[in-house]
Amino acid sequence: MGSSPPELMALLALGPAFADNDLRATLGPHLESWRRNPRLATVVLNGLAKKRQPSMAAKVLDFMVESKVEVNAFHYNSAISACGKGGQWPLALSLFSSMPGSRVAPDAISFNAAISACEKGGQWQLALSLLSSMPEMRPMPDEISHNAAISACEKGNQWQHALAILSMMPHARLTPTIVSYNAAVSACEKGGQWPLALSLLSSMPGMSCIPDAISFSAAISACEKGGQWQTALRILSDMPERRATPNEFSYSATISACAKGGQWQHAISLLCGMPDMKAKPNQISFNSAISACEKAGQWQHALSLLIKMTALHAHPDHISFNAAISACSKGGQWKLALSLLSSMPEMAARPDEISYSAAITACERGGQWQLALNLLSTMPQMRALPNEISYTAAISACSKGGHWVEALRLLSIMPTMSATPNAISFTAAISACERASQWQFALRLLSTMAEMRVLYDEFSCSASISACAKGGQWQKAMHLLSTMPQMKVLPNEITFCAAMEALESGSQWLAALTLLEDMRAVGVDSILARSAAIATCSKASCWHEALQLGLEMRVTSEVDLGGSFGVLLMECEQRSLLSLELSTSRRLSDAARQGGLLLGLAAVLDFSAELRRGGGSSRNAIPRSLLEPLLVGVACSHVSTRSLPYHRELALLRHVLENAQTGNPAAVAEALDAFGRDLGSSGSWAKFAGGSKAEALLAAMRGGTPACHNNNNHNSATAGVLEIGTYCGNSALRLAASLPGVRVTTLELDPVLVAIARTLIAFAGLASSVDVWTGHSTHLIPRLANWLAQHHSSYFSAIFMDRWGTYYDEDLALLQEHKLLQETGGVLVADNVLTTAAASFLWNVARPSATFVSQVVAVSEVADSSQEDWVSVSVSMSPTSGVQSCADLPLELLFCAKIAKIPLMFFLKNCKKSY
Ligand SMILES: C[S@@+](CC[C@H](N)C(=O)[O-])C[C@H]1O[C@@H](n2cnc3c(N)ncnc32)[C@H](O)[C@@H]1O
Repeated sequence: MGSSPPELMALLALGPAFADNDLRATLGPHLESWRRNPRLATVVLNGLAKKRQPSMAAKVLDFMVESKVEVNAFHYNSAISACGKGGQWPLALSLFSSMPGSRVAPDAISFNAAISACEKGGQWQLALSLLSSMPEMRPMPDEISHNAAISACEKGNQWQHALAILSMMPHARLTPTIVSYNAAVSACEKGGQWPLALSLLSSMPGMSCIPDAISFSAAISACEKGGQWQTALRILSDMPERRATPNEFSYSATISACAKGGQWQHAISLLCGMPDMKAKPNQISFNSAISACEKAGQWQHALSLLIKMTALHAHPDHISFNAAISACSKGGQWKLALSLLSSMPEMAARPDEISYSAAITACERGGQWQLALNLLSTMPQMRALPNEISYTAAISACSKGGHWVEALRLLSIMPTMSATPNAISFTAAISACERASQWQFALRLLSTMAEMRVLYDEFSCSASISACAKGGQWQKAMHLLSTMPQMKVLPNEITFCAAMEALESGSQWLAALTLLEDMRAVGVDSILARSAAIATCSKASCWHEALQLGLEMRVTSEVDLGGSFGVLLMECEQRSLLSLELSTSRRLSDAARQGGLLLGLAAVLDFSAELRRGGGSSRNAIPRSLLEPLLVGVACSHVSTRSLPYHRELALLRHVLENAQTGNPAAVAEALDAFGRDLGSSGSWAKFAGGSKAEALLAAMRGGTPACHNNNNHNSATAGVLEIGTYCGNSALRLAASLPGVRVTTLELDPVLVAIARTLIAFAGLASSVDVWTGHSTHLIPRLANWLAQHHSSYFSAIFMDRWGTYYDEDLALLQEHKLLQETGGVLVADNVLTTAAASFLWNVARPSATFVSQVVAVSEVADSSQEDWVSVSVSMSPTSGVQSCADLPLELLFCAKIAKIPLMFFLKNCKKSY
């Protein structure tokens, strides 16, 4: 400011809201000297341009004209430039167009200043028209005019015009400069034309223009936008060789390219390498690297970058936090996501709707629907307006939490909160209805979508078809599927699988086969749909068709073996098709040998098949010729591939084979418990009933008098005890060992687990007491009824329900329909009932009008003694015998287990909402 003329300082002191009179009063005393020396006025106008004072510059010009002070092109040019710099392109153009009226001919600088003002104001068309009008107004456009016009095109996303102007320059005998090229490369970048950007970059040296860091950074950005992370990396690494030093822009663009390409390791290593190249990582480079980690679900790295950023004073902003919250959400770290959200204000980063939406999504993923709703409701007071993403995430959270009514409420209030529900919001709400078996509401939502002109997509249709499947509405599901092409939505694998499920629920085997054909015709092949078709045929007693479909099935680690091979083996076992059973089992062991399953399973599957070939359960001692290949096969297979299915079960079997003696059930049980405890200490959990849980189970199951269970007594009507959910055979073998002479029948849908269980049971020397049936309980329970009749038995005296997911209701209904449990004094034990999923089952066995007397027993998990779980024990009573007392519960229970801390009825009351 030292050398600024006093009138400039006085003008600036008036401030932006100056009054005309003050301006006149300030300038009045200087006009005479300006008249004598017009350059003095130019200095003042240039000063105003520098200080971005467009209105004041224009007023000064007006005052000069009015006061008859000579106004020349320099004065106009400075004032137009002030307008360009101050973002006043209309004022710039108005001054420019007033020049002829003041008898001042615009020169090239006037044009350039006006084009530049248009460029800065995003007016690319005006910039081009000024450029094209130059020759007729005489000043010939120079490099600066062209460069300003290219820049205007770049800003206006007009890469074709930018390139056209660049190519015109040599015709006008002008050499494009680095500025021209950089603007053109940038224009290509913005227009998504990465190959053109690269070709411009490589043509620069041929035009005697050496690319600088800006040219390279723009080309890297073009690669980033085009998803070309490898090329971006190559350009960055070539820069030093081509005499350009990468700066923070080049690095940030490359990191961003890596983020987009899912290359989080490259992103981090680039960020870490920046200081070596004297480029200081800034907010943008950190944000790009955090975003790379977020995309790859690397939440730990995202957090450590956020911390590093703070330490390096790169000041995390809301973008940094949003990416980190999202990373935590993807990594299942909802608590961390919430803590990041709450720490934003103290780091001077204001949470916006993206931060909240990411945190709500984290809660959704973590099953925290209440927290998701809390966040949604606090958004307005934090000045973050919930948008469709926030609402949709909250609807999804409610859906996952089983709160379909709340999900529908949120959807319905969205329009009133200025958030328009989109197809994703509707799909989330339809899924909520599907989960709650509310197919009518799901279909209603679908028609609301149409009313609100929200276009259907494959997800909304699939969710609706799924809802129909769950509700047993196969016709409606098929109708929806058939109308999809009219709605211009192509069914995908998920849609077909949902439709197949619907057909399975309706046992529509013919339609299922046709659907498979339709899928093939449109090139969709789905293992899941094929498995469902197999199950449908089996359910409809079309076992030939089921077996035929099974022959075409390949075994890979993705195949749901229970739904496909389990059904095939069930059909073979049920129909005594031994050779087909053995060849099917052989296909599984071949797959294990070829790497489709863990190798050690081949030995187990072969061993189990040999047991079946030899009559299965007829003998207890295992011949050496069978045992040795098993021991060798299992011992050789080191279960290192943790991601492969059955690794834990194979490790369990290996532990038992190595630590227990054959024919010794107590040693096998002890080895199983030890394995479970080891799992617990490594932070994992065991999926079988061991330790105190096993004791409670055995005490309860022994509850009926031994004579009741004993089916060696030919006069007895009992077939022994039944278990639903064998897993590796742990509880079945414990039951057989503790109930001598009692037959144990156990059901398992997964054929590999069946083979493991048969192996373990045979190893314990109990093969003659335990029958492992392959198949789904809902398929097998009706068949068990026929089997009982053929074996002159009427019922089981005790039943242990231990299938996953605690879907005990459907099994209980079938057991009651087929009268499979002894009518009076039959013991029904159910594991894992400390979950709201079991509430409806508990209600059925414990409500006042139930035909059971029930109690819940608190037990601890074998892998973690601090982890409480509940087992329910119910004893059946004849509907005619009236209310019974708790004394009817197995007495032994009182000695080995504690009655649950919370009374059963209290638990039921609290779970009431969910059934
Ligand atoms: C918790 S594990 C059983 C543990 C076993 N009772 C024990 O304590 O050793 C549950 C088993 O049930 C099986 N399963 C799940 N649903 C089933 C169904 N509907 N029919 C038969 N088995 C089922 C699973 O494959 C799994 O192996």
